[in-house]
Amino acid sequence: MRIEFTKMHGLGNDFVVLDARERPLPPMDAAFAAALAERHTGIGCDQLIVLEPSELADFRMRIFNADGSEVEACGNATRAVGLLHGRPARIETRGGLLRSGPTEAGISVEMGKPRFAWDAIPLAYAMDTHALPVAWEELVNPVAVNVGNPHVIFFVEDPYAIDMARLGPMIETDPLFPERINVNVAAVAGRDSIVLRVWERGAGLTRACGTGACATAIGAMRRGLVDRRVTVALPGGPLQIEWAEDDGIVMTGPATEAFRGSFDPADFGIII
Ligand SMILES: N[C@H](CCC[C@H](N)C(=O)O)C(=O)O
Repeated sequence: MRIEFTKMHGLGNDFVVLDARERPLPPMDAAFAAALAERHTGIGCDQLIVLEPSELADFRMRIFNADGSEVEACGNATRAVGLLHGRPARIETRGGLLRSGPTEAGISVEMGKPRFAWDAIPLAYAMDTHALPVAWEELVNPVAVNVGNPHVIFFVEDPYAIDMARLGPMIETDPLFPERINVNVAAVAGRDSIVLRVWERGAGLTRACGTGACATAIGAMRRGLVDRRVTVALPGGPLQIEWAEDDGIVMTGPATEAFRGSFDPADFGIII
């Protein structure tokens, strides 16, 4: 049996997309996802995305990180599946109901409302999420926000001077974060401009992180550092983030279909 896939990316954050909306796929589990994410297979991805029928929306999007963990949200993939759908879409995710639609500036996604309560991040104990009284070496007093998935944001002089390969996993897996955390280091470059790098929970350093851009923009807005509409410059390129008057977050940016193919699950040691 061969399974068809579409390889896509959002500013270099890449995905293998399996479409099970018309026909069922073998049961998706962490092992399947982690096997497919391996780069040496010639496919490889930061996240595996599975589209399934939904009772609540046009379709359901399941998100598996490269380590196999299934998570609530993925901003760049939401734009990618919006591109694949080819028209405005309501998308059911573990993090809530999202809307995506093509615009002249790329694919726009309504990412829902941010949550700031310590137990909504979640943190292991009560803290002021506006400025956590914690530090990991030179990374101090971050903001924490949940934008469907959990993020911690450190504002620094130069994000590219931070040793993310060492500090990223240390913070991602700290017991303060019972569901682990996505780690963002950002510099404010103007009232409408942020520079950002992200160590992603379950995927490591990626070229771009849509939910990281949303979380960082909201964190900076909460601190009064930027206006309610900003451009976030990630290593793979820019995203536009707006915190709308109704408290919803709107992210706009590109999505790209790279190629289509098929694979035999047995080639990945997946016995069906
Ligand atoms: N690593 C994230 C999921 C993917 C987020 C990122 N790829 C995006 O575009 O938002 C998490 O475990 O919550």
